[in-house]
Amino acid sequence: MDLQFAEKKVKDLHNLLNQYNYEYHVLDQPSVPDAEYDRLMRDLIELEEQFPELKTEDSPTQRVGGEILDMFEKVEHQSQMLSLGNAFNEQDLRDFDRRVRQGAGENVTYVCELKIDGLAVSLRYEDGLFILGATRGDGSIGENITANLKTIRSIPLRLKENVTMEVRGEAFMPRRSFEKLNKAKEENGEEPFANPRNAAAGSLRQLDPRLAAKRNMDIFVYGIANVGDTGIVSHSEGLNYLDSLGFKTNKERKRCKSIEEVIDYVEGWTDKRPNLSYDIDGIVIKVDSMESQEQLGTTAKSPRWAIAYKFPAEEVVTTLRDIELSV
Ligand SMILES: CC(C)(C)c1nc(N2CCN(c3ncccn3)CC2)c2cc(C(N)=O)c(N)nc2n1
Repeated sequence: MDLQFAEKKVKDLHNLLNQYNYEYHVLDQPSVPDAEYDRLMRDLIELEEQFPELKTEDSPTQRVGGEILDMFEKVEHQSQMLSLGNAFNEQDLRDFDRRVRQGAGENVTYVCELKIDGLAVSLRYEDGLFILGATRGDGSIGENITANLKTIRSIPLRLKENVTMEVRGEAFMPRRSFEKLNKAKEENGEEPFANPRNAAAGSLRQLDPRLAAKRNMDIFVYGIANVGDTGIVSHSEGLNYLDSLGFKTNKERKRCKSIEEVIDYVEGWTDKRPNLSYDIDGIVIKVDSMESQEQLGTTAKSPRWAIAYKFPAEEVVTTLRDIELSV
């Protein structure tokens, strides 16, 4: 096979493997059996061995790669990753709504999102290529965990448009992966993780990407850091745009025309949490209009146009026996 034909074959395989990966891990609707995906991957690996000059950084074969690091480099976020103020009850939500309407006018629409209990990360893309992934850190400086984030199959290595942008999301470990991981740890006499959030944090901090790859993590992206450059006028439009680029966003989000609707949404999810395949620790409520967000602005730490409603911590029922064992 000559180089020119091989180049076309490699390009076709990239497109097919990216599409099948997207269908499986983002849409959860695979259109081909795993065996077909594996066969195409083997073809691409062979071609890259035969023609090393055709192996590119964004190749589907490069998800689990890179050397074992001895530490993580520090990364400065292009724009600060803000914190979120908390609401603990209905009155807190009504107070938030009153402040929003005082600052941005009566006619406000909110977007409610499940608050995924993982860890916040930042993903930087240049000309459509995933080039840098970092932990939130202290909001300004995080750690470069690009190699580990590349192992999360729902993170596109190349976007459907060649845009340059930074997106924010919550990386998490699905409950099933968490239970499987802890079972293996206990069988090896190792200390299990306390919860999926700690398991995700521990997995993303692996210095060997091959170990991170085995942890079956996932991500929901929830915002565009430099949204001002995109001409997008609302948060919900921004999330739909992220969907169109190939990102995985959480589909349970809902636009609410009043705080009453927000309260109904919050109450609805309080009981439905166990039905989810991942942990959530609350609901994030955001003003939808970007113009209103700008009018409201931010404090030094967090936006005035968003708040996190936190579910009451699960009361742990401690039996007498547990107390006896703990003394
Ligand atoms: C962009 C804003 C600030 C509005 C924002 N900030 C978030 N977070 C900030 C605080 N974060 C944080 N993390 C650690 C320590 C302090 N703050 C963790 C992310 C969001 C987290 C989620 C989620 N988890 O599902 C979400 N759907 N939307 C978010 N939106």
